[in-house]
Amino acid sequence: MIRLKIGTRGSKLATTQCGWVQRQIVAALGEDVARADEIAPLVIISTQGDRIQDRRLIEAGGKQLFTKEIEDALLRGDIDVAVHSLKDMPANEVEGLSIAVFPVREDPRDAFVSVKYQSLMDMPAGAKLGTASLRRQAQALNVRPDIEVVMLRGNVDTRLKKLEAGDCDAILLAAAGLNRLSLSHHIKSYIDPDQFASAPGQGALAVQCRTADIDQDWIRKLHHVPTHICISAERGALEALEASCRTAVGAYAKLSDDHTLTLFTEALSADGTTRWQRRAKLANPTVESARTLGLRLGHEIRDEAGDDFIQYLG
Ligand SMILES: NCc1[nH]cc(CCC(=O)O)c1CC(=O)O
Repeated sequence: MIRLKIGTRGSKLATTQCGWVQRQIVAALGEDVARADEIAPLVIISTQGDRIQDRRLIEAGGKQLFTKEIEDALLRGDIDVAVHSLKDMPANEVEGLSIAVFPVREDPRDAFVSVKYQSLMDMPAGAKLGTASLRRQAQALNVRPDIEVVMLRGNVDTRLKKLEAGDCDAILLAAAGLNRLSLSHHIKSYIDPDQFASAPGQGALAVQCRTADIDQDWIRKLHHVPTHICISAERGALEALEASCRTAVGAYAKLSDDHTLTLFTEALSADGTTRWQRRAKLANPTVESARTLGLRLGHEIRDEAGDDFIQYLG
């Protein structure tokens, strides 16, 4: 009865968003969604990134730490489909595998979560903001150099527990993750992505399969072209900036009703004092022209930042 096996990381967020994709795949296959676990079972795969707690090792290992074991399982045929948070995927693609589907994107913004405060600007001097993201650290320090940024790792639940235990006064999290976990009541306010670009691909999922299997009906049904265009622009910038876990790089694209793409991308020094930004619009974009725009803006930032870029971000 099994039609395909879906691989995912084991965190609550990963299995929740994979379950969302699973139900859509089963419906697109014309099968009964109530029997989703029989027709398209989830296979939990532990990645190195899930096991390593040391930030230095994560930085050294790069982003494929969260995807490699899952991609290997796909190549071996142990699973047929993999669901990833696009934000956690490296810019370069793996030989033999393709991203088959970009489902419709969740909220791409960062959310401000705190027990005591309403927003970053509401925090008193010296208050502690918990994050493990260099981009969030740099953006917060850019407007609030007087707050203290403390390292806060772990999955969404762990970070909320640490906040409630008083390890810090506020945290920044992807709104998408909180929404998917039905935890959006914790959100006090949102960071405006037109002012502080969110992570490339934030809020978007990538459904990956073997390149040989890409021509299937359910794939065509789930694919969301406007999402694909926006994330192509963002990931073009990411690619040009050679961003990694060690870099403070943001890229945010949106598509208006009249089909104009707006892209905002930025890189920051870790302390938030230096900031390179580019903005551009493109009428009637395609996936390819959106990517080209992202690459161009990313290269412009690299050229402008010059040696500083290497020093801060290389
Ligand atoms: N790096 C962890 C990660 N990967 C994807 C999400 C959230 C969901 C998304 O961006 O799609 C998160 C948590 C966070 O940044 O708060």
